[in-house]
Amino acid sequence: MPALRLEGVANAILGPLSFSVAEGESVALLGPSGSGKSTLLKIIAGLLPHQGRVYFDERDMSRVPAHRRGLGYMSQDPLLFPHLRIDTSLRLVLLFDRASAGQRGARTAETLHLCAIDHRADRRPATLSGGERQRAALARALVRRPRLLLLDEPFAALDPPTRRRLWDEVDALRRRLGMTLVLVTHSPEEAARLADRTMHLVNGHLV
Ligand SMILES: Nc1ncnc2c1ncn2[C@@H]1O[C@H](COP(=O)(O)OP(=O)(O)OP(=O)(O)O)[C@@H](O)[C@H]1O
Repeated sequence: MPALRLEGVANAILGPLSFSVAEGESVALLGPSGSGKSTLLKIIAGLLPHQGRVYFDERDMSRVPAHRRGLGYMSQDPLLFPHLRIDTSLRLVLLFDRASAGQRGARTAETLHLCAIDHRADRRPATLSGGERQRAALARALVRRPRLLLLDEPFAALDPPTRRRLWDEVDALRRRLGMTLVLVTHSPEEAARLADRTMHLVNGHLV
C-alpha cells in the first residue's frame, strides 16, 4: 500500500498528476523555477484547493484540513509563528497531537539539538538569521516525527558544512523512523544524497 498516492490532481498550474510514493520511500522533486514544485507540495499538505484526490495510506485526505493530516511540512519561506519563541512553536505542534507535557519538553529539546538550533530555543524568528530560521522550521516539521515529511528547499540558506551535516541527520532520522519523504530541491547532489527516486516537473507535468 503506498504511503502517498495522487490521482488526477490538478489546478490552474498543475497536472493532471497521478503517482504513488511507497511507505518509507524518499522522492526528490526537481524542475525549473516556476514549474509547480511548491504548488504540488502545498496541495499534498492540504493548503491549496485542487481537483482530483490525495490519499495517505489509501485514505482519501482531499477534504481533511492541513492540521489534521498529521504530516510534517516545511515551506520554502520558513514560516514560524512570529510572536512565539522557537521552542514554544515546537511544543505547540505536539500540543495539537495531544502529547503530554513531559513528552513535549523532551521531544522539543531533542529535535532542536538534532537541527543544531538548541542555542536559539528562546528566540523569536525575527531575531534569527536566514539559516537559523531554516533550521528552526525544519525542527518544527520534524518534531512530531511525522510518517510523511514534505520539505521545500529546506537546506537552501545553509553553509555547505551545515547542509551536509543536516543531510546526514535527516537521512538517518528518516531511515530510523521509516518516514516517507517528498523533497523539493534544485540540487542534484542533495537529491542523490537524500532520495531513492527523483521526479522532474516541467510546466506542471511530470516528465
Ligand atoms: N498564489 C499564487 N497566485 C498565482 N500564481 C501563483 C501563485 N503561487 C504560485 N504561482 C505561480 O505558479 C507557478 C508555479 O509556482 P511554484 O512556486 O509552484 O513553482 P516552483 O517550481 O516551486 O518554483 P521555484 O523553483 O522557483 O520555487 C509559477 O508560475 C507561479 O508564478
